[in-house]
Amino acid sequence: MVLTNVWAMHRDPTLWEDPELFKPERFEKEGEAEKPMPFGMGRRACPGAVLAQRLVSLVLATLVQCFEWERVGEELVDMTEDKGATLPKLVPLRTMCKSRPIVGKLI
Ligand code: HEM
Repeated sequence: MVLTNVWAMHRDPTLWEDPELFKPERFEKEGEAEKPMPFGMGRRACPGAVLAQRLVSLVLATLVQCFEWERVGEELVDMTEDKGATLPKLVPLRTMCKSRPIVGKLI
């Protein structure tokens, strides 16, 4: 069995500028969006990748469209990672959300 260290590849400073920083705009550059491998590669790559990408976009867009989000305190969200295969946050995210008026028209 061959295991690749995708965690390290996604943080390789020879491949990424400021690899530790959250910079989603990096993927606006041509070719950058093809570099990450969240679903593996080859014959055993995730068969649910297309469904997952559609769902993640849909769920995230729905949460932004339907709710107003605020931090509980003044401090910025702590993005430090805990250990584990699914990259959990070390400090759980606590937020307040309020449904937007549009939600009343949908339900
Ligand atoms: C954001 C969501 C998801 C992520 C990040 C993800 C990621 C992965 C990764 C990294 C693998 C291992 C690939 C490898 O061995 O190289 C995998 C395998 C697999 N995934 Fe996903 N996956 C996601 C969602 C889904 C969904 C929605 C389904 C099904 C509807 C699914 C079904 C599977 C199956 C069946 C395998 C095993 C494939 C095999 O071993 O041949 N995954 N996934």
